[in-house]
Amino acid sequence: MFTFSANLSTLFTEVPFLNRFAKAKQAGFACIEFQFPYEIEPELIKREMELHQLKLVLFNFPPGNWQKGDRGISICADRQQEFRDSVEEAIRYAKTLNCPRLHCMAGILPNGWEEKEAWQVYKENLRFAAARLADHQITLLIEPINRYDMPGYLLSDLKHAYELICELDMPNVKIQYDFYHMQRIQGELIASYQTYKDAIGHIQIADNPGRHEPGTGEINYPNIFRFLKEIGYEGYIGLEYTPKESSDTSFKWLADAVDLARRGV
Ligand SMILES: O=C(O)C(=O)[C@H](O)CO
Ligand SMILES: [Mg+2]
Repeated sequence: MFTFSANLSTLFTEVPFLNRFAKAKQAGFACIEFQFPYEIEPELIKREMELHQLKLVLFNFPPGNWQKGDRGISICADRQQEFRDSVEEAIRYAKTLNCPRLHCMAGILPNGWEEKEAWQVYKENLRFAAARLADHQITLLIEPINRYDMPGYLLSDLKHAYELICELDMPNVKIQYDFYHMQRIQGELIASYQTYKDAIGHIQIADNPGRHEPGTGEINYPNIFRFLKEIGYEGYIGLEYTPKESSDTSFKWLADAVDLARRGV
């Protein structure tokens, strides 16, 4: 049976980051994930995790300068040392926080840059990162992201992600399958999940439009949870959504989902 993890970068944003751990615990979660923890020293995060007995399942590499428009730097030929330093920084956090998965964002292809060269650099950087993460038994994740939200993002195709993983041929590189992005990129959610399921290492969810909680949009999540239960998915499902009204009122769908999965219908 799968486990839901609360994404503390998108949930409980009513309170400061370090206060979100208590909120997640109160809402009944045992597992959490977040995007970028780097403004806070890992020891402070660890203290909150221990205090509330929370397990961390995922976070991201540093993405470069987000305010200036970076959405990952792993495709940038002129920033390879910065990328390597970012891998070490992510490992420092992951070791302190005992986190087994890290997501490496690709990046936005700058105007005028050769796409072919960017893929080459991306591949080289992923190879480096996967080897470093393997030293610590950490899985490296890559996630296709839709170009409506992130115009120019290099990795926006599931098949490309899969081909890249096959080419790298390193057992600790997997796909982060975000149902929200996959809906916006191509649809065919269940069929494409089924096709690539052996290469998938983490799931995230949100509904479309709006990227709010399941039940607010067009994605049939009860059906998806039923499917994941049927195929025996035993990993995590990250709730990477922005609550439509408030975090506390955004979990109504969750009781039904858990009940559905338990009943096995
Ligand atoms: O945007 C997403 O879906 C992600 O999972 C990344 O972590 C980027 O924030
Ligand atoms: Mg995601």
